[in-house]
Amino acid sequence: MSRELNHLPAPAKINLFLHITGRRADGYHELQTLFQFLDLGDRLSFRTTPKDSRILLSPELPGVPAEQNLIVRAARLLQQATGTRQGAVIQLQKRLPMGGGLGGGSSDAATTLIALNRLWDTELPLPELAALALQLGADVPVFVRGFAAWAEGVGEKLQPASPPTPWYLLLLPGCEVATAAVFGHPDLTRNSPPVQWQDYAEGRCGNDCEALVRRLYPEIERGLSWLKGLGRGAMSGTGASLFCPFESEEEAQRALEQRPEGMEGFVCRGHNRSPLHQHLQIQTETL
Ligand SMILES: C[C@](O)(CO)[C@H](O)COP(=O)(O)OP(=O)(O)OC[C@H]1O[C@@H](n2ccc(N)nc2=O)[C@H](O)[C@@H]1O
Ligand SMILES: Nc1ncnc2c1ncn2[C@@H]1O[C@H](COP(=O)(O)OP(=O)(O)OP(=O)(O)O)[C@@H](O)[C@H]1O
Repeated sequence: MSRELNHLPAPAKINLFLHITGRRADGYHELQTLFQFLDLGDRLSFRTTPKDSRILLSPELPGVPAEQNLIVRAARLLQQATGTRQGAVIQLQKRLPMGGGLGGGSSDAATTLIALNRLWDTELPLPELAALALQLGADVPVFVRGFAAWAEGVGEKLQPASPPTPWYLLLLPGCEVATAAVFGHPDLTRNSPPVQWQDYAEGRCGNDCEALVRRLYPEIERGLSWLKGLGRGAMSGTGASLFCPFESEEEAQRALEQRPEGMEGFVCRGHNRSPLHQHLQIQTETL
């Protein structure tokens, strides 16, 4: 019999700081970062097809053929790993900008792994799902585990963390920044000394991609200098999305109304437990 899960959240993440501490032999970078979720994201609906193993996704994303979409790749990976012959019809409501440093594609993939693992009764435990997730991208495991985390390695070594959960103004300067291009740039800072939680708590951590991305993208420079005039404005991931914490929703809302011309913005709240895990009442590690 066909089973369904509808309107599941695929939340955004932000990197509260991002340091690059080295480069591995395979070209990937060793990071230290602090991930937090936002109550803003895509939505996904799933219906299983017990007698048809195809994975059908609609609508397709412009410029991303279905077989390259992380949702379809996540579903196929779970089929391969478990040997299930079931398929699924998946609907995507895309809200997060692509290439926005908010991990939208990664979060879609994680929601797919969690939803289909439940609907197909394949019952892989979360740590095993997180190991599969890493094959899809460095940011996917944190969305599977579902807790705000201090991350190391390429982002897969996760320690639960409880940073403050302020309101944020999220500012989107409107340009897409290719993660691979930033990580491949010769001028990127790649040798930050390792830091501890205390360094973050005392304000000594930033985003190592920031100087380079501000230089390459004038719109990001414009948005970030405006945000830094308001408070602790920062950049998420390799760019494209900017954020600034506020003590109240009203303050964030006032800032939103005065945002630089031509830029989109949202007021949202930081969460240390993923809205997906809250919605499905999935037990995450105790904080
Ligand atoms: C910058 C972050 O968003 C921080 O959360 C992530 O580390 C990026 O994670 P992601 O988008 O899932 O990245 P992936 O899809 O795995 O990698 C995209 C490209 O970025 C580069 N890359 C990514 C992650 C990493 N730790 N080192 C890298 O050098 C690689 O060239 C890779 O081909
Ligand atoms: N379901 C999906 N949603 C968005 N992008 C996808 C998806 N599947 C594949 N992609 C590809 O992944 C690229 C990066 O998209 P994504 O929205 O995850 O970027 P991001 O927010 O910068 O992620 P990160 O912060 O993890 O680097 C897109 O440009 C697109 O080509």
